Amino acid sequence: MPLTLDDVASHNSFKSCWVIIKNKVYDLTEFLPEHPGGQKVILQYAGRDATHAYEPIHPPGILERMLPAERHLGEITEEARRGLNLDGKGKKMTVDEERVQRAQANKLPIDRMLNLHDLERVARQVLPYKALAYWSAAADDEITYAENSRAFGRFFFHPRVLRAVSQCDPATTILGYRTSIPVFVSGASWAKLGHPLGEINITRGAYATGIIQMISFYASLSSRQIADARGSPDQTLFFQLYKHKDDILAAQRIREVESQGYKAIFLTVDALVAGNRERDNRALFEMEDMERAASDNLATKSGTRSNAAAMVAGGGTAGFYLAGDDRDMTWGKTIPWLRGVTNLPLVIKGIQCVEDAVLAVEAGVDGILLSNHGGNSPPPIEVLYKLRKQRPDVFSKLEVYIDGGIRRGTDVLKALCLGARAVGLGRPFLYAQAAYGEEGVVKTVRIIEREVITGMRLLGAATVSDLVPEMVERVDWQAGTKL
Ligand code: HEM
Ligand SMILES: Cc1cc2nc3c(=O)[nH]c(=O)nc-3n(C[C@H](O)[C@H](O)[C@H](O)COP(=O)(O)O)c2cc1C
Repeated sequence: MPLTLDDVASHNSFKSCWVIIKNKVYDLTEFLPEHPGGQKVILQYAGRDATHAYEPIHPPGILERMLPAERHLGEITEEARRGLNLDGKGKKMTVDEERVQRAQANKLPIDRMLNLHDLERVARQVLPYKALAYWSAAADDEITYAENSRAFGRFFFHPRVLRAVSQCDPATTILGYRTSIPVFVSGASWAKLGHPLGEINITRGAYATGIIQMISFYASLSSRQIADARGSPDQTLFFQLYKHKDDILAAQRIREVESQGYKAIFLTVDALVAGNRERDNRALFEMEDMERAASDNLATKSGTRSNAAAMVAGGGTAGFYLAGDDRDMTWGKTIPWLRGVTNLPLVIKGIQCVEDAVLAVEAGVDGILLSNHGGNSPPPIEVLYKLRKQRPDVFSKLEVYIDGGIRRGTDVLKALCLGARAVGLGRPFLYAQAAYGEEGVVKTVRIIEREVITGMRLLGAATVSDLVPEMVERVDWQAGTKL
């Protein structure tokens, strides 16, 4: 017999915890301690609908696989469906959903997008409030986030002239795999928050333009679904790994992606705990405020703790998803262990100083990605510069990449002149697919490609191997500021 909302509502604690996901009711009481994301996050939805929290971050099929059949309690009534309104009929939209719908209807056509900032501007308009807060947030006062991009303004070119550049080829290889431009997608989680196809938009766009996609460990689609979306079995995908504290689980995951055709492991080492991302946390309160204002119910019920408060106390979106990670990884233990598990090339993602770059060489990895996770520590371009100055030998021993704040072809070229093999872009691909789906991803690559080729010609470089350190100078002042 179908269940009513009242039937579900009384099971609202750890003693008996039912939730509704896509009109079906599940008894999660015994599953709570086993949930990889922890109990707290589920308990916030105990006794009510969890579809919006569950859907974008769980690959399909896991309920069937992980929850015994007797815990699948059945459908909700027609009336309950109307009340929740997941099928859209007669549902009262939230203030934010109405705004998104208007923004989607009025967004500029894609051919008006001239640079990556234009694409980001559209994404900021069409994204749900919470998704934008999660994607755009950075640590504390977000100083390093802003500085990631600004830092490129301290590097100036010394172009060479009278060189033949009518044939200009920006193609290169990363770990031996061809890419049409020296740019790859840096894995960033939960693309479906911004578009129903999520990461698949990026996979298809990367195929159409010949670049390589690294997928996030916390992609909103399974690694199998993303692998299946490749344009051909030869399309190169890399896998970003958060190593689980349980070695057996971690090894299983690596072998799984290896068998799915992923060509390299990028081990992330700079996010053992979630940074303090206040923009993301504040968004939860702000959304509650918006709804209260719209419903003329401005008073918060005294004595009740809002859902937002519970979520923030749990560490916000990022806080939940790092719960199972190995916080005791070391050079001596983890890298040899990984080498024992897989023959895939190994790249360390999240190197933030010269000393660790040198340790990575000693550990014998295939590459390092200088990264501050999009905004937590010194700008990666500055780390790259120091590495070039202090330990130029490193560049001949492994491949060096950077990501963080790269938004222009000239940023790419500055990094390449200093010795980077290629650069990663994180947010720009999330934003582009949220704004225009696969087409947005293709547009992003085409814009960067045009800017890279223009820059190469003006620098006197016909191929990426013509880009050398002497073509870049670092100054102590910032472009656009008075001396
Ligand atoms: C109220 C419902 C739920 C919410 C709000 C929720 C939330 C979350 C969050 C925030 C994470 C990320 C944390 C992490 O992976 O460490 C997560 C992960 C996960 N959850 Fe849930 N969850 C819910 C229900 C479920 C259910 C019913 C299942 C399966 C029966 C499930 C299976 C998983 C799995 C397998 C992961 C790890 C995903 C991965 O490794 O990619 N969750 N969940
Ligand atoms: C919303 C968001 C989610 C991210 N998720 C992951 C992740 O799951 N794993 C990871 O290694 N890095 C993650 N990153 C970091 C990116 O891989 C990359 O280092 C960063 O986005 C580069 O900076 P950019 O966004 O300025 O290009 C994430 C970044 C953002 C903004």
